[in-house]
Amino acid sequence: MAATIIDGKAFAAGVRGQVAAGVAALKAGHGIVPGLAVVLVGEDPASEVYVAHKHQATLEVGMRSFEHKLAADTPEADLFALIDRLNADPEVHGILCQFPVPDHLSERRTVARIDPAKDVDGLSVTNAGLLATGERALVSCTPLGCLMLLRDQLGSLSGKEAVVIGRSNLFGKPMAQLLLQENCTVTIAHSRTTNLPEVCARADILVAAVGRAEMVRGDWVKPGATVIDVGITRVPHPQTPGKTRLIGDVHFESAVAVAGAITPVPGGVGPMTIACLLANTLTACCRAHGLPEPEGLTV
Ligand SMILES: Nc1nc(=O)c2c([nH]1)NC[C@@H]1CN(c3ccc(C(=O)N[C@@H](CCC(=O)O)C(=O)O)cc3)C=[N+]21
Repeated sequence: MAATIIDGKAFAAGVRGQVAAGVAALKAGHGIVPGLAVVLVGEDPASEVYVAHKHQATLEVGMRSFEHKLAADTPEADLFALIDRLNADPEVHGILCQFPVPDHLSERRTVARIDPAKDVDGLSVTNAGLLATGERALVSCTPLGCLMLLRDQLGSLSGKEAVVIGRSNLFGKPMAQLLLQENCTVTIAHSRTTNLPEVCARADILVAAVGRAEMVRGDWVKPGATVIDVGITRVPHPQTPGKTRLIGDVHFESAVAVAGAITPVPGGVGPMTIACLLANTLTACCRAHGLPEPEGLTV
């Protein structure tokens, strides 16, 4: 039986609709407009595209969008001065500094400067710790999006074998924490894991965030498993010179023949990341004002 192809784009549109409804209710009931500030340091073309996407999506749900583009050689002190201003600005409920940052800056130090209550990327030590201890956190957008897709696909995740390939603070670790919270048996695999194909083959839920295009093959996938592909590698388009296309960490053609359900790239996890960024901004805004949080947008 052919696998279900999980339509992340459609699901993300639904989440954005829920966020828009929440924003409208805040405006009507309390005169509050959630605001998201995105900071971009340098001129990386891929980052420019993402940031433009985020700006557009933020406006579409009725939020304020504050874009701050800084020169590539911006000293850390200037970046921190901006973050301090955004931390203090009551119109800003979420702050995201686009990664990667130029070499002279540190992602860790930058995230640490952001008020955890406005850390809509969920990357601060405070939010990572809150998630790990099962307390109310802001959860990193991509893992949150993956969890929403998994719950939609599978209902209860309780008792399932989940394998997450990748151990980054941005994705692998928070993904594993979320799956653990859902009562999965969680394995975190990584570049030093021995017998990776064997480890993957026992997964009911296989989440691939290795950062290597098409590394996970169909014969690593347990028949009927749900496969979530977090990889986004941009490669030159095979037919059209000058254009690029995105490929995932999973070899789609071979995996789709074995899996029960699978996310495509593009159109799978990627759109959920932006939808969850908006959801987190709404959540942060509600918390800042002591108002109830919209249901279904948080864990
Ligand atoms: N502080 C920070 N937080 C991030 O969350 C963050 C970041 N920095 N730096 C870069 C990565 C990457 N990322 C993506 C967001 C949306 C898509 C997305 O919408 N992808 C579409 C396709 C887009 C296209 O075709 O280019 C899809 O997969 O269907 C992909 C990747 C967020 N990131």
